[in-house]
Order: sequence, then structure tokens, then C-alpha cells
Amino acid sequence: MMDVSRETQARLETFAALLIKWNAKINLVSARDLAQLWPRHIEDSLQIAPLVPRGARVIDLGSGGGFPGLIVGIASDAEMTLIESDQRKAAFLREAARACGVRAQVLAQRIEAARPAPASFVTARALAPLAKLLEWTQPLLAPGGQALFLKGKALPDELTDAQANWHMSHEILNSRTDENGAIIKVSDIRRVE
Ligand SMILES: C[S@@+](CC[C@H](N)C(=O)[O-])C[C@H]1O[C@@H](n2cnc3c(N)ncnc32)[C@H](O)[C@@H]1O
Repeated sequence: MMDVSRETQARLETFAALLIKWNAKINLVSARDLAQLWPRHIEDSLQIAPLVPRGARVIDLGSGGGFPGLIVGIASDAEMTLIESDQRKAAFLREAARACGVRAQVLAQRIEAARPAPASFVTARALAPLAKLLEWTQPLLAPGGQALFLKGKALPDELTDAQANWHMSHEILNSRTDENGAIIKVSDIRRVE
């Protein structure tokens, strides 16, 4: 488990308890994954927190049950915009943000239609191939901003595909929670002319 303060740990436990309660009614994580909630979802998402300066503005795309968006909101005290088109999941995100003291605006909209003010960071996990993430992210990143995506073993192929249409600077970090996983940091995203 990553080192977190006692206060952060308590807020993460509040989040986990609420997610387990809501998961009985709406499918936030699969029943099989629920037993793995801490390693598979919470600790996986926590890896993003040290990459985001405290108090930064972050847009999380397709937040689902709050991964990584709410976890980053808790651990980095970031000001979050969570975009999630499923109305019931969006209701959970609002309730969990309130219960965990996260400053969050939840947009219950499709990413394509949402128009939040651009932010210094955009995050996403388990949402779409890299090329699609870049298309969604580019208009939402403030100048000099950075995207942080949690990715699986298809990342090398996704990167090759994306580079056909996008210029970018990138750095890949190994995941500490998933031996096939990686975090890709992307900046200077420009469409190939
Ligand atoms: C596979 S889930 C992953 C959720 C979470 N990021 C995680 O890692 O557990 C993808 C989520 O993105 C949402 N989603 C998919 N396409 C979207 C879109 N175009 N706009 C907004 N939300 C979208 C879905 O409703 C779903 O909750």
C-alpha cells in the first residue's frame, strides 16, 4: 500500500464504504472486482496522485465509480471535474465527493458534449484507446498541461496507432499495481497536419 497520511487513509475508507454500499444497487465495479477493491482500483488510482501537484485542477474522463478521479481528489486535494455520462454513476460521484470532502464538479454528460474550462491535468482509466483519449483531451488541456492515463498491455500498439494522427511528448512509467499496466504521461498534444 502506498504511503498516505492518516487523514487521507480515513477519507479513502469513507469512499470505499460508500462504494460498497452503492454497488449493491448500481454496478460501479464488478462483483468479482469488489474483493480486490483496494489493490485493483484504489491503489492503482493512487499512483496518479504523486504526479499531480496538491490543489491542481484536474479533469477526469469517464470516471465511473471514481477511478482515478475521486482518489486523486482525496490524495492530492485536487480540484476535480469528473465527466461521467451515466446519470446513476454521476449521482454516486456527487455523493462520494461530498462525503469525502473532495472539491468536485460532476458533469453528467458525454465527454464530446462537455465544455469545462481547460485544466492543467486530464486523467482517464479503462475508457478508450489512446488515440480517442487524445482527441477528447486536447481541447480540455490548458497550455503546458499534461495528460495522465492508466493503461494496460495494449499500450505499445495504441501508441503506434495514435502517432499516425497525433504529435505528442510522452513518458511511460511502469505500473506498481499491475505487472501488465503502465501510466503514460502526455503533453504537447497536436494533431498531425
Ligand atoms: C469501463 S468504465 C471505467 C470507469 C473508471 N474510469 C474506472 O477505471 O473504473 C468507463 C466509464 O466511462 C463512461 N463513459 C464511456 N464513454 C463516455 C463518454 N463518451 N462520455 C462520458 N462518459 C463515458 C461509462 O459510463 C463508464 O462509467
